[in-house]
Formats: sequence, C-alpha cells, structure tokens
Amino acid sequence: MTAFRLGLTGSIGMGKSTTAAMFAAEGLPVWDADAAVHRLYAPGGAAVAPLAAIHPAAQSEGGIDRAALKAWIARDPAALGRIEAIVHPLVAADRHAFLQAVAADIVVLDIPLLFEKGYEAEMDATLLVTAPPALQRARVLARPGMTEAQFSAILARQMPDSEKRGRATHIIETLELDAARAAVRALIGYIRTTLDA
Ligand SMILES: CC(C)(COP(=O)(O)OP(=O)(O)OC[C@H]1O[C@@H](n2cnc3c(N)ncnc32)[C@H](O)[C@@H]1O)[C@@H](O)C(=O)NCCC(=O)NCCS
Ligand SMILES: Nc1ncnc2c1ncn2[C@@H]1O[C@H](COP(=O)(O)OP(=O)(O)OP(=O)(O)O)[C@@H](O)[C@H]1O
Repeated sequence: MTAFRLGLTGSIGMGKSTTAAMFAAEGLPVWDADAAVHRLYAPGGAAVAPLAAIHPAAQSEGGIDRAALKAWIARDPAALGRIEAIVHPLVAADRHAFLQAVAADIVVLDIPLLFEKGYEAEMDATLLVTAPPALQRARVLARPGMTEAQFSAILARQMPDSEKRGRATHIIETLELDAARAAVRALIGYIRTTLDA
C-alpha cells in the first residue's frame, strides 16, 4: 500500500515539532527535514564533502559547522543558494528512501520550507500549524540566544503565515496542547475515512 503523505509545515515557532510528536504518539511514522539536514551535516554525512569543497571553512571535526555556514550566508548573498543546491537534492534522496521503506496508511513529512520550495506537489495533503503573531513572537524570543534581528531575518526568508493559510489543505491552531492533540486525532480520523472511501 502506498502511504498517504501529509506534509506538515508552519513558520518558525508555530509548533511543527510539537505537532509532529503528536502524530508520532498516535503511531504515524514521521520524517523530519531538519533532522535529515542534521544527519547530512554530521561527521560522515553526505553533505560534508561537497560543502567543504565550495567553502572549506564550513568543515570542522569531520562535520559541518553551522555557525560557519551562517557567517558565510550573512556575508555573501549567493551563499544560501549555493548551499541549497547541494543540500536539497540530498534531503530529497533521504525523503524518497523513507517513503520507499515505510509501511503505514498515513505518513507525516515535517518540512519547514514546504510551500516556499513547492514540495506540496509531492504531498497528498498539507497541514499548516499556526498561531497569532504575538504568540509566535513570544515563543521564538523566549529561546536562548534568539534576538529581534535574527527573528526578523528568519521571518523575511519565510512566506507570510497569511499566504500559507490560503494554500494549506488543513490548519491547526497551536494555542493549547490538548486542543491541538484533539485536532491531530480528528485529522487522522478524517484522512482515514477518505482512504476507506
Ligand atoms: C543556515 C543554517 C546553517 C542555519 O542553521 P541553524 O542550526 O542555525 O538554524 P536552523 O536550520 O534551525 O534554521 C533556522 C531558521 O531558518 C530557516 N531556514 C533554514 N534554512 C533555510 C533556507 N534555505 N531558506 C529559508 N529559511 C531557512 C529555518 O526554517 C528556521 O526557521 C541551516 O539552516 C542550513 O544549512 N540551511 C540550508 C539547508 C536548508 O535549506 N535547510 C532547510 C531544510 S530543507
Ligand atoms: N499546541 C500547542 N500548545 C501550546 N504550546 C505549543 C503548542 N505547540 C507548540 N507549542 C509551543 O510553541 C513553541 C514552539 O513549538 P515548536 O518548537 O514545536 O515549533 P516549530 O514550528 O517546530 O519551531 P521551529 O520552526 O523553530 O523549528 C514551543 O515552546 C512549544 O512548546
């Protein structure tokens, strides 16, 4: 059976990881794009050699130093595009391997840049997690080391939440844990009714 692919996304601090964990707790396999990038950047990971080849300072102790990449991105407007040209095909290969190996009726793919990069074309449905801007801001600024300037820079690289709301198949407001958990269960139940039909 081919699994139903539910693409989970949302802007920074909207609750992707928390909501993904709720799907996992309901027994659904979850693939996490950020975790895939961490594996690719770890010592021995497939992105280490090609990134070191274009930017030697990015390599440290056999892996990729994310701080060095960030410093390069801050300095050179072409850097992010060059990094993405290497990293995104490797992430896609990891995602395809997961989808090949998985056995379940529904799988969740947690992809922060799902709409920005057009990955919805590979999904059967999309789920946007969202919250009011003031709550998003309070959550993100509560993180150790996060500054107003960093938050603004990250927001500027992401599609506005209002636009994502217009594109998503489903939306969950992450105001409160119990309500979000109930919405996750309801969505799984709804998707299963469409699979049975
Ligand atoms: C720039 C890097 C080094 C920053 O690493 P760091 O650990 O500090 O932060 P993290 O990865 O958690 O990202 C911070 C925020 O920036 C956003 N972000 C990350 N990469 C991108 C990107 N290519 N375009 C837009 N936003 C991005 C994330 O969604 C997140 O909200 C890292 O994100 C990276 O190597 N990005 C390029 C690879 C990529 O596209 N990753 C996205 C997942 S496919
Ligand atoms: N349903 C919810 N109810 C209450 N708080 C929530 C809910 N979902 C997430 N949160 C809180 O919001 C914050 C951000 O959540 P989370 O880390 O899951 O977001 P994210 O979208 O994965 O963030 P990032 O884009 O930075 O990876 C956390 O402090 C988390 O506890």
